[in-house]
Amino acid sequence: MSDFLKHECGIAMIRLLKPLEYYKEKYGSAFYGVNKMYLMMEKQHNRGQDGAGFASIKLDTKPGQRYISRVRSIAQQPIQDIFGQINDRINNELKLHPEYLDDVAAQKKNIPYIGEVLLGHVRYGTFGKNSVESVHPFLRQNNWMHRNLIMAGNFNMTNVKELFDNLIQLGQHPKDYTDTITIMEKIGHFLDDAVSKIYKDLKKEGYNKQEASPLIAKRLKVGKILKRAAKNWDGGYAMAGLIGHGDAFVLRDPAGIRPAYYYKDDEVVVIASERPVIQTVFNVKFDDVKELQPGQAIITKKSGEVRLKQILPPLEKKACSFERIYFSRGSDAEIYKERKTLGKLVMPKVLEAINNDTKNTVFSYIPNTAETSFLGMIETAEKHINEKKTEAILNGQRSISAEKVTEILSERPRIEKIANKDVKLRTFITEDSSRDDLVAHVYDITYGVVKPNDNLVIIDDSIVRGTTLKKSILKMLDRLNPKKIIVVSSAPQIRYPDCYGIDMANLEGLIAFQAALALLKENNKYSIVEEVYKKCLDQTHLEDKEVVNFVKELYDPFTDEQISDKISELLSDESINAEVKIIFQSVENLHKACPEHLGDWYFTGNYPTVGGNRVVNRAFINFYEGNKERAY
Ligand SMILES: NC(=O)CC[C@H](N)C(=O)O
Repeated sequence: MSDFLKHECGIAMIRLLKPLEYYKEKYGSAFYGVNKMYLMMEKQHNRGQDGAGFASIKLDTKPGQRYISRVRSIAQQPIQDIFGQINDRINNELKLHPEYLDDVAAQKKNIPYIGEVLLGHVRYGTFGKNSVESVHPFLRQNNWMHRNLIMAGNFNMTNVKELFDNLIQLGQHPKDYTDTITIMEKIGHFLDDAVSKIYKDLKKEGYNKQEASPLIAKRLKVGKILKRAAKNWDGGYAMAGLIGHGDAFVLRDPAGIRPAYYYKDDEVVVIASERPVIQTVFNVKFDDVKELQPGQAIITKKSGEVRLKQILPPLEKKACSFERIYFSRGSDAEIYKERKTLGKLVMPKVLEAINNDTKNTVFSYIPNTAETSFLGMIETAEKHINEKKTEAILNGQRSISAEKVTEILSERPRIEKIANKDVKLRTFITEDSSRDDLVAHVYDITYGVVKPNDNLVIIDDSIVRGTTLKKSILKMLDRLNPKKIIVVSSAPQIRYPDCYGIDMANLEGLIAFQAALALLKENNKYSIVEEVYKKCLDQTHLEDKEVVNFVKELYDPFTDEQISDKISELLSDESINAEVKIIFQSVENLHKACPEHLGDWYFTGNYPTVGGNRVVNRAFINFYEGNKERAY
């Protein structure tokens, strides 16, 4: 990905089902859970580098003993920072008290972080600030064990404001306006309610307060609480939570927008945002790791009983295809295959653009996420070249010489590593920075492999704003003097804002949107812009479910090809000598490559929840009025 995008968060949850002694015995350490959590977070670092956090709960502690620990960080390397702190603390305690070394009970009693229920989170902020207070897990504390709530999530709601106002209507006074607190307090409200109700029942049954406590934990119906709390959430989410006494849950949104996977055996229950994380960290097979279904929650009671519960009626499944194209790690068996297929499917258009002249074409890619689709592209190139070879040999019939055959067979696709990423520079340039000359140096180039009359084909996973392409990559590639530069996007054109976790919240930043505007102007159709604005304004008072995405009308008059060509034009200025062509994947091919992840609203404008149409409506109004505010 050459555009800098902030996107997902990663969640990781572990519940140890056996007593800690068991892990000490079998794996040599009662810190088994902490160690596994470190690995799970490290293997999901791609999902969030703004901050990281960890929380754990010890089961069955005595009153007066600490049973919740948490640590959060926004340091440069936040995961290392928190586990550095955790390790220092553990090692210090063990140094001071060597007698704890083989005494698991003493370790549990005296050393923080060690526990049976663990929650980890890596964050890319999509809401609010980047301060340490915004880093998950969030804590809602109470003197009653069952009213303590710890939450972390990979989520973005389109209606946070409404949910926040609901809390106020309930008489609450949230301490901050953040989406995570809003969600947590919403669950917290129904948790409190459930606890009081159960206590009332128990009192009627003759139990005193102290006797009631463990029974509340037993009777608490987490599924019911989630059902009441999540009723009005509109967004994409995988929300993870722990309740003080030890119940734990993860709830996935009803359209399955955000991912969640789980694994269970008799030692552990594990949940994570990505499948291969669980596979490698627990050394289990692909099929052993299951996907949490849309609207479903996985609930682990303190007793260790695990249940899957349908919390919300599922909507049509629209799992985010960007997870497959770009966010998630490509080491997942399915994702790897899908990325390769994306490369294969876009290749016919590339061959057409180079007039099948593979001899004079260099193929390359933007590191690192486009590497796999590049491999797919090359497989198709090889197939094409082999067909040419067969034809050439057959055409020569019997008269063809051995030298000629060797010459024919020697043609291979010319693969080179042209662009090299300077990772340190990339992390230094944050957000929508306009420091152009820094951006220009994020990639280094390889000289000496492209001949002046070559075509240069370079694949990227997607093009959002196109800033890095324009400011850096195209200029740099042009220095190699190719005849033609073809930039291939393994994803379709990004035409609409996202509101479920990717920071593409305004329309005017999208290069496809700019292309449509330019085409409307050129074709004297700019009046459509005004008409769409009026239609959008007319919808502002409607309920979400009645809102229509009229922004589609801006793209309607043009073919995909016209938009692509206009994007090529917008991204290449006069200083570029080579002819520039940008080729995008078609939406149809994307679905062919990723049949289980049909979420495509950023490409098609078909939003999976009703809130999405409200967001795009607002985004357009904001654009038209020159308002820089977020659309939700
Ligand atoms: N990327 C995410 O899932 C972000 C979670 C949450 N919206 C936050 O900003 O902290």
